[in-house]
Amino acid sequence: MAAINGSEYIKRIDSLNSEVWIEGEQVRGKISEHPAFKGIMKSQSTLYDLQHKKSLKDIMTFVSPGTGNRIGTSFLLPRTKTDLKQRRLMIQEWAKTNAGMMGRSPDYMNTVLVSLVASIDLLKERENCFPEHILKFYEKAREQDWSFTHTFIDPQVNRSPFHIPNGDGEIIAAKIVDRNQDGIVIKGAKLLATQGGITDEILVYSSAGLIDNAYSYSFSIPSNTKGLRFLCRQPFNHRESSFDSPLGSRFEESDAIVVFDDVLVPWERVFHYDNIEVTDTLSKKGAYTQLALHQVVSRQVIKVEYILGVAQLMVDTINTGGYPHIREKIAEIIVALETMRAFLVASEAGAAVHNGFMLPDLNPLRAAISTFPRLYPRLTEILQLLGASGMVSIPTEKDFSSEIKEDLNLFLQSKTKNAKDRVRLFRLAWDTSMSEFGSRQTLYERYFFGDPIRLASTLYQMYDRDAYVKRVENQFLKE
Ligand SMILES: Cc1cc2nc3c(=O)[nH]c(=O)nc-3n(C[C@H](O)[C@H](O)[C@H](O)COP(=O)(O)OP(=O)(O)OC[C@H]3O[C@@H](n4cnc5c(N)ncnc54)[C@H](O)[C@@H]3O)c2cc1C
Repeated sequence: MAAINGSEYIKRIDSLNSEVWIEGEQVRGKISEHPAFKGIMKSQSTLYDLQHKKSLKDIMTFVSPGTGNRIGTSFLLPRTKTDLKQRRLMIQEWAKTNAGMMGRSPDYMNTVLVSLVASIDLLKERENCFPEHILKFYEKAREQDWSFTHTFIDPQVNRSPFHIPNGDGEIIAAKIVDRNQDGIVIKGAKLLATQGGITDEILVYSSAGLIDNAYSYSFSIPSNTKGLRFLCRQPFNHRESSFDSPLGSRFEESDAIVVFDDVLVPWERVFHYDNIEVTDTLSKKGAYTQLALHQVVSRQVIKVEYILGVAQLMVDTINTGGYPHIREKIAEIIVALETMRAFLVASEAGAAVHNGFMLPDLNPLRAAISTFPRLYPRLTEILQLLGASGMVSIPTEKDFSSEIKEDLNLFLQSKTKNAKDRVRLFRLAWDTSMSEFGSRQTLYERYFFGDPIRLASTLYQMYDRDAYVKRVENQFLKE
């Protein structure tokens, strides 16, 4: 099978009939027609359609080494710097369709799968590890163009340092409760899974730092596996109208708690289990951080470009560009953009081959993921500061075709735009920085890759600074 198109994605997910719960009800019928999911699924299908755009063929697809079919670049195993560049161009082409608002466009998770393949040496000849399952699974996913969500965090019950996920009695954090001839059986919950319920598969793995083997595993199962439930939060798409809710109506991805009710994971889908050491090694030495962050930073660059565009349009619309502090704020966005670009360029320039895979330099990427959770909230704050009351003078599409439209047309006009176009722009700024959708975007950029505090701590532990310490000692601290 070649790279799929949008309608193939929709058809496939609809036919899964996965168990998805939202606002107290189970989704019945086609999930792509449910008000909470239809916007995002349409946007996701646009991404798959781009794989078939002739002018983008050499960016969005490559020739499968297995079948000769053209398949999605998000599955490309990077062997050279040219491969890394093609991956970046593909990621950014997809991100441009949604201003980088779709954190879980399929390239993110496909990159995670690619990183597992690039890490299989860490599983070879280790107890309860099946690197051959990863390879076989990857090839199948690549040829079928499967979509994924993932989950790796235990429920937020007690985060004190020496807390064991589950005490006596109830099982809360998902654990292995049985190992039998068919596979392993999982019971409990994990959170969160962004896009949970609207992907073909869910990849599940444990985080480092475990003390009990029962919590150590990695596997992938279809979203409609028996006993698997996705419990979604309330939707943040606000309104269906793309005038009223320009981002939420299209890019609201949903986040779900994932419940495993004695879920059987067949052996061929188990990548490792009952091996705490391997869980730690994968997390610390695997290719995940490099490759996933390369995808993340590529997307974030597009997001900052979008914010710069919105901000400049706001300034032009109400003609505030002459004020020094407004120029300073726009300059702050430009600095953010150039900083993120520089991290990305540096990561590719410093890329090197590890176990046969071309991996971007980790240091600039780690610096980027420590920077963006602080940058992004400031960028959305700048939009609020540029817009002031304009951020709440945002009547709806319905208002503009009602009896009050003459008032709106007169009082909401601006230097460069008629009232409706000006409100269209300010609603975009509001949905980026203030709406439920916009606030969740800020939380997402703060946390989706892990707690920024602990990410900074990892940077502290991993960054080699011996040479600088020695230089200071030798140059200034000796007689
Ligand atoms: C919008 C959104 C989407 C997400 N999507 C996904 C997804 O698709 N898949 C997935 O697996 N995960 C997802 N996540 C979860 C994400 O990985 C976690 O939010 C992140 O790892 C932080 O974990 P936590 O939320 O459990 O926070 P906690 O670990 O509970 O932290 C809460 C607070 O306590 C502090 N804290 C807790 N423990 C420590 C410690 N040991 N040392 C210092 N401080 C500590 C933190 O700094 C923080 O201030 C998503 C999160 C968000 C917000």
